[in-house]
Amino acid sequence: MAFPNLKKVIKGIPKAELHLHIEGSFEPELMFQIAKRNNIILDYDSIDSLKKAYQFNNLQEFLDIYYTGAKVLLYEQDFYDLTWAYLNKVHDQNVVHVEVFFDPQTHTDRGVDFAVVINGIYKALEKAKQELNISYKLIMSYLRHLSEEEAFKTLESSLPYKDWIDGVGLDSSEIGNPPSKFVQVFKASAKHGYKLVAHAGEEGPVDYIWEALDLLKVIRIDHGNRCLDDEKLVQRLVKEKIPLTLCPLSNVALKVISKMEEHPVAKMLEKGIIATIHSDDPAYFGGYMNANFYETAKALNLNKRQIMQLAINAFEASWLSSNVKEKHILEVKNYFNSL
Ligand SMILES: Nc1ncnc2[nH]cnc12
Ligand SMILES: [Zn+2]
Repeated sequence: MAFPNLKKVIKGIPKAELHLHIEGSFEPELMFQIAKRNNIILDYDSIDSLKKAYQFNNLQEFLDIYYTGAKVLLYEQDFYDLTWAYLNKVHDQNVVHVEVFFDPQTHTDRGVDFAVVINGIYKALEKAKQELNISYKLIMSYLRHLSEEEAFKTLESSLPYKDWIDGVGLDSSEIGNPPSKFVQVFKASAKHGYKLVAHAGEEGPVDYIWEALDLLKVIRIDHGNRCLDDEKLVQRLVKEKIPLTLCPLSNVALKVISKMEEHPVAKMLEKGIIATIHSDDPAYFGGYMNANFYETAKALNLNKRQIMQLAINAFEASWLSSNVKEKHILEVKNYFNSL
């Protein structure tokens, strides 16, 4: 173990979560509860049998289950309950800032209005800001297995709500759906004032990370695990201060790496990359922020300095204003000094 009381130390760190799909925080218990009230029969007859199905060999196997689970979400109250449950959970883990992805097309393709989705999510985020003192940003993600034309329709639907949305992202099945497929819609999204991020180099090759930077002009890469394959890319990430939002438990669950001991985050820190740790789809991958920090720190034998750096990097990489960032970074440093 890196040092004593590791779990307790991690719990006390003020944290920022920058890579979280709200649909991926859908716990089986809540899924069954919402399915029941919406008169939907799930493919699994119990919470346990559903949980047993959470064994994945790759990203696509996970996505198939994730999209099926999301089908029970029909009404504003459902999206509100989903978001509120997540925010309460992370509040208990001392997460003070969240930047949350939502996938409108997962719902609009089933006939659920964009307004229903965003109203439910937004109301829960606002309540958490008031009552739990959690600040937030909202990121609308385009599904890359669908066409750019469909992403354009989603962009159009988002415009009445653009004051609630801070950025756009790109997620879903990576291999075969390169960033280059979405150049025009990212350009248009930027014109509307949205910040840009994209999943790249999770399962896909290092070229996709280059494309996300050069063609989509993203300011942050989600995952980016593969960047260490390319020293020139590493230098670019360091020089341009492009953060990577890593998700270690997700990487193990989806077999992006074969075991946690092989996670690249320590090497990335050593190289000066702004690497950060997050939970991706915690209801499916076995843990939220604390578990991601703990399992990573334990497997890689991270020391206090490295763990502190990860916590600082997340605020550094966030979209908070610089004075608020500084305030949180100071809180992290004071916390570690007090240990
Ligand atoms: N880990 C992940 N990669 C790509 N798309 C996703 N959508 C939800 N989780 C995802
Ligand atoms: Zn993700």
